[in-house]
Amino acid sequence: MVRIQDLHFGYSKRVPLFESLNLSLERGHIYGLLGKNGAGKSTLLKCIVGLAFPWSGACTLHGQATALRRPSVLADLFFLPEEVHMPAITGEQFVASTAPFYPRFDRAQLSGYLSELEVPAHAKLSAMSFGQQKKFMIAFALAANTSLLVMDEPTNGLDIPSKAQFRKIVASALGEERCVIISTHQVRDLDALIDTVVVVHDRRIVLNHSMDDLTERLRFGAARPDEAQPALYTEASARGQHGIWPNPAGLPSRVDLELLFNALVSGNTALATYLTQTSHEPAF
Ligand SMILES: Nc1ncnc2c1ncn2[C@@H]1O[C@H](COP(=O)(O)OP(=O)(O)OP(=O)(O)O)[C@@H](O)[C@H]1O
Repeated sequence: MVRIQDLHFGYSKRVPLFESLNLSLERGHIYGLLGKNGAGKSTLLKCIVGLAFPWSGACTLHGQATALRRPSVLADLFFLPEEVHMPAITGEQFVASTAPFYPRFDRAQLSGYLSELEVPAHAKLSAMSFGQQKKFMIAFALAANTSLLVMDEPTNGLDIPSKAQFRKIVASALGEERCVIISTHQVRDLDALIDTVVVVHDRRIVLNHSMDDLTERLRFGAARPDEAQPALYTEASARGQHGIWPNPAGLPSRVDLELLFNALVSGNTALATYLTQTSHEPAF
């Protein structure tokens, strides 16, 4: 559904941010995009939605380059940036002026999401707190019912109950036809929500794997007394040495996204090599 082909992009000609970056994202999935500060997560999202223009290569939605900004393509994608700047109008006025751009926008859904997230119904948007503004926009983004929904750090500024509500309503809003991409540093907020992990590092995508595949092929946790294979990555923690091991016996363990991320950006290549050599997922 979303294809990034041989993307080259940078803000300055001397400093490329992405070189020959390739990525395919399919409908029916919630992707978590992870990367260190400055790795280019927000920029990659902007390239995907047609707000940053590739030097070469292309980002397409349904086969159409988003950088061309055709109305039919823009009507089928919604981008929620990390910072929201709300106008001095009510939510109802915002809906009246903005919803017509989204043919499948559903007012009843919006009301439901707003009441679940406890957003005041009649206040001026500019007078709301940052967290309330963010929740209003999350509700609007979901109610737009676009095929592609891209959210940059959506849980920043949300209180603890709202983070749980966010996970619940995003999970309920995902259908077979929809692709959701969420960038985050708050991996614990989202590891129960995302089904595929994408990591951007050193100008390229270093991981694009489903959580199911990672669970099947890797074991996360402490070393076992009968561990037959060397660790792919280990880290000292308050509870002792923790790590990532090959999982040929298919032992159940929960994917530890922090450990996975640290392993991938540590410069240690054992994990990436193991995943590539044993991959039965399509190459990205
Ligand atoms: N408008 C811009 N003009 C010039 N450089 C920019 C611009 N926006 C971002 N950059 C630079 O591009 C690089 C990637 O920035 P980006 O915001 O995409 O990273 P990020 O992974 O989202 O970071 P963070 O996790 O800190 O939000 C950084 O070095 C940043 O300084």
